[in-house]
Amino acid sequence: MASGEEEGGVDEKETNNKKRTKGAIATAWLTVYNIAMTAGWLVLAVAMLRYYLQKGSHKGLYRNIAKTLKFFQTFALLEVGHCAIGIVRTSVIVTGVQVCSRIFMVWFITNSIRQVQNEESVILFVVVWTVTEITRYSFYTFNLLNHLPYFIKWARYNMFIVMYPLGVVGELLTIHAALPYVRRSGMYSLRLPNKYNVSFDYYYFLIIVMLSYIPLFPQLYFHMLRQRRRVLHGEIIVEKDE
Ligand SMILES: CCCCCCCCCCCCC/C=C/C(=O)SCCNC(=O)CCNC(=O)[C@H](O)C(C)(C)COP(=O)(O)OP(=O)(O)OC[C@H]1O[C@@H](n2cnc3c(N)ncnc32)[C@H](O)[C@@H]1OP(=O)(O)O
Repeated sequence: MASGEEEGGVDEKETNNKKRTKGAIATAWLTVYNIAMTAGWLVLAVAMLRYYLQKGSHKGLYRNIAKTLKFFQTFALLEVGHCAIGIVRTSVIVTGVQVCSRIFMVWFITNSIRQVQNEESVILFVVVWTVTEITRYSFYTFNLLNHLPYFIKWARYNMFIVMYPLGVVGELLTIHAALPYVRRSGMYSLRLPNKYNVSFDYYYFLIIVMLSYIPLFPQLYFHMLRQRRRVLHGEIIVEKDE
């Protein structure tokens, strides 16, 4: 099949120039974004390590890092936008599920239910997220700069095999630990009768969220396994949802 450049029309040259300009702006933005995110998660890693070395306990660690975690995890919403406008070749759905589930954990579980903040499971998922994101964002940064060390590429496409299930275990145990407090307090729930004539029970909603990991997590995990085969072993993969 002949490429656009081989045909060499004036219109096509202009289109290619436009693509290059858009590409340069997008690349510059993504580089800045990825550097900022790598730095943010590195700050979190250092803060967690310092806290643990000073106090010798994980109690109070979450409160200590909560603001930074909320800021950088919420900022990751931009990634859904990156996919939607097409500056990264990733599925909006896959990225959306990943980012929204994290934001949900941060804002609607650990931030809202203080009683779970000292659970070991919170530390588990926060540490797993931190290690994963430092690797992921440095991978994107070095890749964009065309200077990608093999060990970062290797780490990006191998660590998730263990990290993903560990993160999910941490998240599910945390939601499970939150259930009694949610039931007792009736938080975020709407009981009948009320003027809207609608009822909502956050307790049962959380159970549905936990159950939704069963169909959704394997899809994210298999997506990453496909990415791994494509990047590390050069396999050509056709994604269904893109
Ligand atoms: C209302 C509440 C709803 C709750 C619902 C609950 C259900 C939840 C179920 C599942 C829950 C999961 C919980 C998650 C826990 C954890 O995170 S645990 C920690 C371990 N986690 C991971 O390992 C995360 C792995 N996931 C990811 O990496 C991504 O988030 C991803 C979207 C799932 C997959 O990434 P993807 O982008 O598709 O793959 P890549 O190979 O990295 O990239 C593809 C191409 O896109 C380019 N790209 C992507 N982003 C960028 C960027 N920021 N900058 C530059 N480039 C980027 C990348 O370079 C690739 O480009 P090409 O090589 O040209 O293809």
